[in-house]
Amino acid sequence: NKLLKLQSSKMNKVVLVTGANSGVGLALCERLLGEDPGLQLCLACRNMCRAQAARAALLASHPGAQVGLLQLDTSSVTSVLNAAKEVKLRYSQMDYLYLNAGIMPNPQFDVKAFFKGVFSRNVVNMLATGEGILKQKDSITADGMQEVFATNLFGHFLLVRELESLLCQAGRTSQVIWTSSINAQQSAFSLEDVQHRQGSQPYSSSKYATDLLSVALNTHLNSQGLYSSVICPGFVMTKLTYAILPAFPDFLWSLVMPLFWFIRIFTNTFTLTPYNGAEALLWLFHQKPESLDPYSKYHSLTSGRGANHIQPRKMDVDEDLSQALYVKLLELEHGVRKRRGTE
Ligand SMILES: NC(=O)C1=CN([C@@H]2O[C@H](COP(=O)(O)OP(=O)(O)OC[C@H]3O[C@@H](n4cnc5c(N)ncnc54)[C@H](OP(=O)(O)O)[C@@H]3O)[C@@H](O)[C@H]2O)C=CC1
Ligand SMILES: CC(C)CCC[C@@H](C)[C@H]1CC[C@H]2C3=C(CC[C@]12C)[C@@]1(C)CCC(=O)C[C@@H]1CC3
Repeated sequence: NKLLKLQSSKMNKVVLVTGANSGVGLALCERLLGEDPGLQLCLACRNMCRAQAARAALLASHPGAQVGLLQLDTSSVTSVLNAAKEVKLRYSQMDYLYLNAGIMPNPQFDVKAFFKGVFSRNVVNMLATGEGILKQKDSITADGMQEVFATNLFGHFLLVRELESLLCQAGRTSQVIWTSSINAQQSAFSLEDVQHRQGSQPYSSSKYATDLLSVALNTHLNSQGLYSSVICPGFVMTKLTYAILPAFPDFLWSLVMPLFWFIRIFTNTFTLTPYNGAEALLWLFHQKPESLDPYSKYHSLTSGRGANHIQPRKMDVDEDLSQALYVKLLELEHGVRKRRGTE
């Protein structure tokens, strides 16, 4: 292990990506290796078969690349703690931590609200954000948490806390990059119910909490070299979005695609492919973290002609609320550790 650590400290950047085996996460890995074949990439995935398949695909296009696998289920406290322990054994630094894993379970598409929206002035906003047309049915994890909150937010928060010693090192900077969403909604989030036990929009709530948490991490850890940013990949066709209309057979999706390309002329947020969706994640890889605005969300956008670009948009986030959420998450972490007898 000492030798491994010595090797990792000898420069090549260390990049860990959660949810790296499919969709936007996998596309990011492909693009990262395309730009810097020397980096040490760690695919953190819950399913090792899918992780191995992703690794094989990456190695097929980038033979000789250093691609490691890590078992990580962000919805499980035990899994996060074990994974963090393993990371600390393998690496002596962490340059980029991409917190990308996410779920939108049992999505319910409100067809009536959708058609009402289509014939209203709000049509472009509705298509860009999915606001008002989606609900989800959440469940409870083995740790007794709401699954969406645990997967999208808390597991990642715990990972950052566990990896602070690698992320915050004297004389270096590191970047924590969250895949948030344009679907993050303040109206879905409540400080009294951070896990969203009561409502029917756990996804929007978890993504809004992500935006808040990123701001708080900057407040607390910039002085130690850790910089946090959030991105939105746009509307991308992935496992997550195909599940919204599962009754749609494949051929129907192909018929709808020209409609989506048409809509893209009016809202550049229809990035549609994981490659396009990963644009903002890749752009952040090249930025000096000190130059980034902690209150901006970096959006991947694709023009009607198919050209990619990124756009920073100010987030609707209040510093006090972000601090209050941070305190709640620390309390929750404290409770979790106490129950496990590790504090
Ligand atoms: N697609 C879109 O339009 C948008 C997506 N996003 C966000 O982008 C991110 C990536 O999603 P996307 O690529 O679209 O969808 P995918 O379903 O293709 O990718 C999600 C990834 O997260 C992994 N994952 C899910 N649950 C867990 C868990 N408990 N532990 C570890 N990994 C887990 C999945 O693993 P597995 O294969 O095992 O399920 C998969 O690798 C998500 O955070 C999503 O919220 C944001 C805005 C729009
Ligand atoms: C003709 C119909 C088949 C068109 C249906 C379109 C909707 C399914 C989509 C329009 C905007 C999409 C969208 C998302 C999901 C799918 C849509 C509602 C997200 C909410 C997915 C997850 C995100 O994080 C943001 C996306 C915004 C846009």
